Amino acid sequence: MFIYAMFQQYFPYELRGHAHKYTQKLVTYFYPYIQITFHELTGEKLKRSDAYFAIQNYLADHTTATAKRLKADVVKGSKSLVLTMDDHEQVMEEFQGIKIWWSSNKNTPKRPSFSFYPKTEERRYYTLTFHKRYRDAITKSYIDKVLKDGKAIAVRNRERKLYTNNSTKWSHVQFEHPANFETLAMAENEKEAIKNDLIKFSKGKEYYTKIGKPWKRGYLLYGPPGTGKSTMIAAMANLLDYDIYDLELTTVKDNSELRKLLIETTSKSIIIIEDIDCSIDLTGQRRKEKKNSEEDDKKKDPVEKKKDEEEKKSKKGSKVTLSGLLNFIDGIWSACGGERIIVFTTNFVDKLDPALIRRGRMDRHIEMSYCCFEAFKLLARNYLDLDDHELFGRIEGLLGEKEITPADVAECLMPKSEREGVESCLRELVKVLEKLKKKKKQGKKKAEEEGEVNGEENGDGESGESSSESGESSSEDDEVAGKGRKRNSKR
Ligand SMILES: Nc1ncnc2c1ncn2[C@@H]1O[C@H](COP(=O)(O)OP(=O)(O)OP(=O)(O)O)[C@@H](O)[C@H]1O
Ligand SMILES: [Mg+2]
Repeated sequence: MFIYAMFQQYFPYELRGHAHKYTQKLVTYFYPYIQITFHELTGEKLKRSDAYFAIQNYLADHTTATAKRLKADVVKGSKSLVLTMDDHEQVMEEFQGIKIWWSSNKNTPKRPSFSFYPKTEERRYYTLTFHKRYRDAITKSYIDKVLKDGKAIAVRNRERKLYTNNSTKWSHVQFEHPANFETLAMAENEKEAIKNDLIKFSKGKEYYTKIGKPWKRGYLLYGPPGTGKSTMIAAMANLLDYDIYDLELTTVKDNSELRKLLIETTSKSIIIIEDIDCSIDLTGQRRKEKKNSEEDDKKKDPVEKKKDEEEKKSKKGSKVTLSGLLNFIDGIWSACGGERIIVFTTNFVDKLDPALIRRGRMDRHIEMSYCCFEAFKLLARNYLDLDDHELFGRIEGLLGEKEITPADVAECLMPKSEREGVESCLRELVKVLEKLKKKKKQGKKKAEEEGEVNGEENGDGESGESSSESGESSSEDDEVAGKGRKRNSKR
């Protein structure tokens, strides 16, 4: 310290640079260690360095057990408090038998003791020290490992986000959906297959590079309302720790706006377009439908008519075309930004243009269907903590005959008051199923009668199949199937 002060005071300023250079060389000659520093702020604009951030996460995870002085920080974007080593603290760790020292340091830029200017920020950095003998192992393997692990830890600890767009801007809230595959009611083997597919995808970076395909995968979820399509998406995001981008196509003006939105999405995310058949005018069938719209309008009740008009208006506002959307899914831009899953949901898979859902674009088509007995058993376990009951046999028989959505089953299994027990929930479900069965029988009978009348009138014996079910139910039945029909009006 004394020598340094003498050096500062008596050595001519012009020669100090040279002197410093030679002393450093001398020190390096005898000092067998190499030091690498990682600064928090880098570049001219002093951007926060990704490497520093990754090392911070790595050290928080690996060294908090050995460091003696720690500091607690609320790191931006992290869901919990992060413990890191305190300034000027040093820790040691071993990598393949090599000793490595990490220290956390800071520089406080000098400023006059009295100043009108705001306080200058401290510059933090980590220093990595190791013996020069291990230069290759450290620079070629260890640092890579630290950065990779640090990034993975950051992803694990991050606060996940649910984004939605208004025109070209994404805004977000914290994503906190409790859905998971364990509570999702569907056939067990199918569920396992989907889970494995997702996990394989998320670990498939090398594979996708090898086959020369962008690292992304498309899922089409289709099925009646209330069968768990949205729940499945939330479960997917929770399984993989991904963010969700819920893309509202009707607010996107044209294809170039759509591209802008795509570019802004980040890696490790699921981009979803719900009810794709309703989002924009994409299908040939829809155009054909329009021709008949005048006739239809006469038949529809005023509320439905108004809804249809609103839908048409919102579609008119969007000039996103089928080719624009195809480009969004697998155009050249779709490869930027890393691993991503794209999910479409629809209630009417037949209405979609085949080009939109062909394999390669939508790699996996998943049908979410009515509640089977296996799915019911899972719901009973979740909702009522019940593995078996004398009513299960009856329910199994009824489920085989009647189509009921998991959403409606779940509704029956939820106790409506504190006094309501397991038995009454199950009885409620039996009641609902029997009512649906009766209604189905009546619907069939009516269709047959109408068929006979029409046959007599037109000389044609064919009957219009089962659509009577949703159209003509009693008010009691409305309660049962109300949820489903309300959603059906999306059409
Ligand atoms: N397969 C399922 N497993 C567990 N719960 C389910 C399942 N399907 C539906 N539910 C329950 O029903 C509710 C509605 O389901 P969800 O919103 O996922 O249906 P959906 O298929 O997306 O319907 P829509 O086509 O109307 O969007 C969920 O909150 C969930 O509690
Ligand atoms: Mg949904």
